[in-house]
Amino acid sequence: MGKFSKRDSSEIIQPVRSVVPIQPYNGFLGVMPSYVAADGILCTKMVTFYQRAEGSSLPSTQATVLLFHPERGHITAIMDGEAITAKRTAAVSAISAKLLMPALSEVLCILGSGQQAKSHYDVFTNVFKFKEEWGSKTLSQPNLCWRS
Ligand SMILES: NC(=O)C1=CN([C@@H]2O[C@H](COP(=O)(O)OP(=O)(O)OC[C@H]3O[C@@H](n4cnc5c(N)ncnc54)[C@H](O)[C@@H]3O)[C@@H](O)[C@H]2O)C=CC1
Ligand SMILES: O=C(O)C1=NCCCC1
Repeated sequence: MGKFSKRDSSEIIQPVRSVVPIQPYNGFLGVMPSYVAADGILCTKMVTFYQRAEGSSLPSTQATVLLFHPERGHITAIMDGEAITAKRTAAVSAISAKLLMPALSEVLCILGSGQQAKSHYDVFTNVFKFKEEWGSKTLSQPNLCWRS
């Protein structure tokens, strides 16, 4: 995250995500490798994401992050990519909002009620102060009003 906006290929090697369509099931497999030599970080995220039928109980996104030993090449950690994806995506949104949203923004409105809706609610209410918070009633959060 600290290197997110550096875009310096001498410092971080992070090719564009490769995506394999899984057409019969409306899904995709994404592979997201990166190498930060200075920090000794060699890793890849592997993520599947699907367009689910309405009412499906299956998750739309499932992910694993593998960490490698950069010199020897073996795996040193297998991490929960869903937890990382939830936090990473919401954190990136908050950085964008910090830079782009009007200074006097008073209302937070969350569309959706899945994992990302929850993590965005958590990060946005942690980083910013809002007078009103709106979202789906299925996204149960302490201060949230809802609209059906
Ligand atoms: N750009 C990025 O880095 C990321 C993007 N995403 C995207 O964000 C979106 C949400 O992801 P998550 O919160 O992890 O998913 P999730 O599976 O936790 O939640 C998805 C929600 O959408 C609802 N839903 C699914 N299909 C529906 C349909 N046909 N009609 C009405 N509701 C439907 C589900 O009931 C669920 O509440 C997805 O589109 C995902 O691809 C997610 C993670 C990272
Ligand atoms: O980049 C990611 O991470 C994801 N992108 C699309 C949806 C699933 C996760």
